Amino acid sequence: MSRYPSLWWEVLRLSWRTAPGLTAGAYAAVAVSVGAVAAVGLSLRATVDATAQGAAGAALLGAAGVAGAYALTLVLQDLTTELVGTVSDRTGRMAVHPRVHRDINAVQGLEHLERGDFLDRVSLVRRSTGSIARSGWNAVLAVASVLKLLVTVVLLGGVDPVLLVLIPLAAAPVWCDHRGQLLVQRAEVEGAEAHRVQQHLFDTLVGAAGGKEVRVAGAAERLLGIQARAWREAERVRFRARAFAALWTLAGWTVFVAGFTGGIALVVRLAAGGTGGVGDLVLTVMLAVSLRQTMQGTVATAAEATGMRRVIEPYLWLRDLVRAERERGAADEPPPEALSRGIALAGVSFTYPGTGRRALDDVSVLLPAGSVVAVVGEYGSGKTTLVKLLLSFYEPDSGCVLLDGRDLGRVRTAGWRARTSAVFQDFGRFHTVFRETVGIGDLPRMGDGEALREAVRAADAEALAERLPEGWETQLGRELGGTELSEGQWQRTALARASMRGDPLLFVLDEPTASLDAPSEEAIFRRYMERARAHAAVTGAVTVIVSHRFSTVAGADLVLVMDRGRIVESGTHGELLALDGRYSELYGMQARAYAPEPGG
Ligand SMILES: Nc1ncnc2c1ncn2[C@@H]1O[C@H](COP(=O)(O)OP(=O)(O)OP(=O)(O)O)[C@@H](O)[C@H]1O
Repeated sequence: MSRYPSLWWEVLRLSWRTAPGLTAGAYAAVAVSVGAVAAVGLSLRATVDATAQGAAGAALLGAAGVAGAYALTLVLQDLTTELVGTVSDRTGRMAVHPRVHRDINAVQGLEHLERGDFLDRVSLVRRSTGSIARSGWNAVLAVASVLKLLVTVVLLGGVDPVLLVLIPLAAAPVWCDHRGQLLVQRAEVEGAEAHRVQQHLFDTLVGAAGGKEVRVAGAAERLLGIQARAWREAERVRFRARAFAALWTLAGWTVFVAGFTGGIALVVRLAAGGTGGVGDLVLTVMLAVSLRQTMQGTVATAAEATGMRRVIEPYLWLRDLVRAERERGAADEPPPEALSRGIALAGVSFTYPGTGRRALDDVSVLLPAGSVVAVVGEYGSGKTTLVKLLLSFYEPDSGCVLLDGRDLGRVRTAGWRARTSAVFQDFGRFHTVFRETVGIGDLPRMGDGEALREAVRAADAEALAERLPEGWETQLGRELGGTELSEGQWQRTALARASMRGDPLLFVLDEPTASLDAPSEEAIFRRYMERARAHAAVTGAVTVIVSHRFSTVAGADLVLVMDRGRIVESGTHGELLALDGRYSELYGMQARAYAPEPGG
């Protein structure tokens, strides 16, 4: 709970920075509304007493005071709601939202993006940045409510101290409401996964990629059915929690109303017995009504604050995780300038979170400096996982990756990444202008025309750039009103992007040509082999090529054959053929599959 005040303080500072005028207005409205409560009560008593004493002028002045102060409370109520709502919304969108995104991207690895519990919380927090910003304002409103209560207590105690018993009784609805909101909060977390499932199915159904297959397969009805079930489940959990919360609220208010009725009866008896003046009686009735209103406001604020915990808790959890990840990745050694021995894996094992099976199982191998290493193997054998560990996306569960004998875990991740280049089979499609979609592969050289041309040449994408309607300045992506590219063309942009860095120590090509035709693939591989040799001569760079096609990897210096997370064979193409093992068998199968038909 102690983390809450620091969060409130933080969002209030953000409010001030984002909208200083509105923030100052909201503070002023809250402050004046506290004073207005006392002003209404006191001027009412003065009016009644002046009337009883026949002082017409004073009574009139008092009445004007009552009217003015009361009007002020009404106006301020709406004004405060409006101002606080606007400030919170603006702060949420303009300050908290970008901060959440920055936090998510500050984590260098990928592991968190594959964790269900992380994604659940991220989706909840992203939708609720306004509530996070409002939590600070809620604290301000709660303080104002307490001050109003204090004013009421002082005035009530002045009439008869027995009336102070109304105060603890009025706390009952707050406590009961809190209990109910805890139930709602738990239900939200419980139902988050079902929500994510239905959102994913919705995206699949309406997305162009998944939508095509769904239509061909005629699976829309079935997926809609699954989506509806996921939705129903989430709503069932939520509804039940809300129903119980409503019962708690009802119980709390019943206690308060009973106490309130008793209090009023007591004051009426005192007045009938002649103990109090007429002004006191009126003041008491007015204060009782005001107490109820203030309490109601307090309950609403408290209920909202408790409700906000369902967002605040995941947000704080997220920030703790980001902080822990940052500390874990706080290695500060720079990467080597060049490699002389190479990159080694020493007894590396890795299991994806939430899975019971090792994706890499005790892998030890040296990728010699300056070499081109091909990684082959069947689907799911661990090839991509291996390169992801080389790129520091994950940390090994055991063993380590060594750069010239130095543990990669001690090297600053951002520094290492700056010396790597990679293109993945699930490459990114950046919907920006062509020049940028290539240039972001090496931000410092984004404006370097020669580097851009060289990268585009390496990816054999010159013809693509020429054919675009506005050449290098063409906006890509249909969603943004730009030119849509074919799968192979997008893949070429990814290849060009990965070719931007001039001095990588590690260059990863993970199935980089899966969407290209055979001649293009052949040409690109030849070019990247040359490029690998050029990098190798300067920095001792290691190039790792992951491929299913054996013909493309025959020119590699070292071929690693993977099977179920292990390297089962390694050597040159010739050595592996001579070994007559797994590689030779797979190579033979592919060669036969692509061999021309006899007589064809
Ligand atoms: N993000 C992930 N979360 C959980 N398990 C994963 C994840 N990525 C891969 N795996 C599992 O790890 C194993 C190795 O996967 P990996 O992607 O490394 O194989 P691969 O050899 O590259 O396959 P492919 O040739 O199909 O790309 C597989 O069993 C796969 O199911």
